[in-house]
Amino acid sequence: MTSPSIVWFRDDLRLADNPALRAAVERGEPVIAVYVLDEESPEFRSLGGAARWWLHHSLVSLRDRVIERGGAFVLRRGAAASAIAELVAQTGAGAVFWNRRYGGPQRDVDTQIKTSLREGGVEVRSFAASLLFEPWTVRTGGGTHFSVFTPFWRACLALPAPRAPLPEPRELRGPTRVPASDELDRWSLLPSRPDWAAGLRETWEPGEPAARARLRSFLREDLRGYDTTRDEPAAGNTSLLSPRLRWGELSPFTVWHAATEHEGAGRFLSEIGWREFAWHTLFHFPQLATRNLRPEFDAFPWPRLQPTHLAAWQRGETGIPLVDAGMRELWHTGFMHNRVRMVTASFLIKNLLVDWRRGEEWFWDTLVDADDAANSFNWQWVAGSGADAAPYFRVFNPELQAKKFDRDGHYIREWARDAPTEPIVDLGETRKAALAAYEQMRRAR
Ligand SMILES: Cc1cc2nc3c(=O)[nH]c(=O)nc-3n(C[C@H](O)[C@H](O)[C@H](O)COP(=O)(O)OP(=O)(O)OC[C@H]3O[C@@H](n4cnc5c(N)ncnc54)[C@H](O)[C@@H]3O)c2cc1C
Repeated sequence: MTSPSIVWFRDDLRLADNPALRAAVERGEPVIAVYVLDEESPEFRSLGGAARWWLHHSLVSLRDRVIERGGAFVLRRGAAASAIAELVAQTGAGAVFWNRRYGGPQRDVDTQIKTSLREGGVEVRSFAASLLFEPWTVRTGGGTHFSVFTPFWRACLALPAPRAPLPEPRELRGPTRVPASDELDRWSLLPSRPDWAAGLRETWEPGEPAARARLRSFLREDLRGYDTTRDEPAAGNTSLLSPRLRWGELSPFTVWHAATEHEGAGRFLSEIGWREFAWHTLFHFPQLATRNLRPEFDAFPWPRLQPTHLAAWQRGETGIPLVDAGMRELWHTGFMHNRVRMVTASFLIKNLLVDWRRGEEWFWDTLVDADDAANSFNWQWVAGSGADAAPYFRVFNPELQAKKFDRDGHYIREWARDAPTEPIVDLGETRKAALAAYEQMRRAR
């Protein structure tokens, strides 16, 4: 009798540097890989449209690679606690391995599953694979967590260096009887009526092999100019690794070790540090997507939502060229350059006076890299309510930002050539209104 090992894949859709997979292989029993589409566990947020598109293709790639190596790949849908328990019962599995997640509801589910499987005599082990530093290991001198990035990153860098990445297993041995699996196509992760994903298909190739190729080409060709031009959307020399890290097609350990072999990677690695900081912040404040990290912002006097303003922003029809270019890039490709994310977010929050949560929801639905930590963390950063946030009175002026970071107008011409030219609001007047609202909030304290 065999007692297979189940590897539960979640946000780690890769074979290389996958400690859970490695543990399963080392256990020596047949390996069953499973992915559970869980939209039912309490407080789990449904994936946005662009994320579902990415997930579909990344799962196809992972499934093919697992099967090629001789393993079994199973898809299940439903609350993870019952889906995993059912798979264990059906296969007689003796062990379940996974890489850790750091969101509040996900941790609750994982703890519950770990406890109940162990009570049933099943071996369960979880591993660090998605963050370079475990959130509970990075502490201030006073034993609390950091709320400012620079000392946070300094403290991380003073810890033992991130471990070396693990190699990809060459062979996987599956069970003789492969358990039943859902059909991926029946999950309807891809849009059909209408099929709005043409731009995503043109732009991206999800999956681990393409992720590794992009890491190599970024380090070889783009890293050199990264420090000086990373803020220029037309330069096209940032890594574009965010969806790869979001879906775990690459591990941060792989990125870290590959980058540190190159001179001048410090600035790039500190961006990986911001990713860590966002996740650590979420770990310590699980309501990051819905509640102001700084509670004084609960008194912010948001005016009644003007749906026409929100719609103009979403469609890239604000009449402000850099904002419209960014929103159109997002709609077409599922991605937007970081500088432009900051400008479009600031415009929504401070010039249109729309609550940051409405913008976060739109990005959640349209970004291929939307994740539980980075999206809400950065929206709160722009809003002034988050960790180490930009001061509220720093209202980006999209026209000056365009002059500075899109000097020749390449980016705006590429994305906003036929956008409206009449601004829907006056930048100066709305800036004054935002600062007045902020003063009102401060007086309310
Ligand atoms: C309003 C807003 C929303 C955002 N939403 C997301 C999101 O949902 N998912 C996401 O991954 N990033 C988000 N970001 C951060 C950032 O814009 C993207 O990570 C970056 O644009 C991805 O491009 P890149 O991979 O070429 O970045 P690079 O400049 O090459 O950076 C390397 C990696 O560092 C990480 N990183 C860089 N900047 C940040 C940052 N500010 N916060 C956290 N991680 C960072 C990413 O993993 C990125 O891939 C958001 C930023 C803003 C202002």
